Amino acid sequence: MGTMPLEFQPVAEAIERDGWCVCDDLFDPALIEALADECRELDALSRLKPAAVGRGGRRRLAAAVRSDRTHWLDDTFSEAQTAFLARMLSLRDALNRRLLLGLHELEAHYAVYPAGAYYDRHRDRFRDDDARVLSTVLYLNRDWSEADAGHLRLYLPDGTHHDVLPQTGRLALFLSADFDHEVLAPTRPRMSIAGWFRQRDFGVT
Ligand SMILES: O=C(O)CCC(=O)C(=O)O
Ligand SMILES: [Fe+2]
Repeated sequence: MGTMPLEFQPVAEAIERDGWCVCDDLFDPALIEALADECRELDALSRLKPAAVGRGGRRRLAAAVRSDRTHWLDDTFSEAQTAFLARMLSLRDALNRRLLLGLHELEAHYAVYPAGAYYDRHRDRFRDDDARVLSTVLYLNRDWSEADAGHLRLYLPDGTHHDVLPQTGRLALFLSADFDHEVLAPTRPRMSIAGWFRQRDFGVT
């Protein structure tokens, strides 16, 4: 057992205890700014596309369910994306050391929710694919206030919910199989990187 970087310890504890966690200050503010700039630039170049739901044969455009625009981090990684991924992978390693989640790959996309956009209540693990283990959302919105809305609403097992303000640098984490959640409509464009740590694909036969 190696030692865990101190800043990841409370994250691992919260996920072990509650299955979810919201943390600020895990990312360098300069990196958050660079990611926000890149997201804005890609969106200006129309590189973000109306989001889909489901996968494989079930994958379909879903304007009735969600109305965000997304861009997958899956081609050449920019400097900012590389730094983001490196940080996420050290978080992964720390979580794997403490929790038996078997986190392996990260799939991630930029998302922009224009004013009034939303994502209905849903769960992130697909019906036909249990690869997604831990959902992650990093918010990129400077000076976001309650009046800007656009909360992530996380439905808790005790029947209550917890609303997360998508404030810059904040990271929300929750077990993909266990938590219903939704995105409430913001009053101005809301930017994030949504990601999913997947377990190793053993090849279903
Ligand atoms: O942006 C958020 O707060 C959550 C997004 C989400 O639920 C998703 O992309 O599956
Ligand atoms: Fe989700």
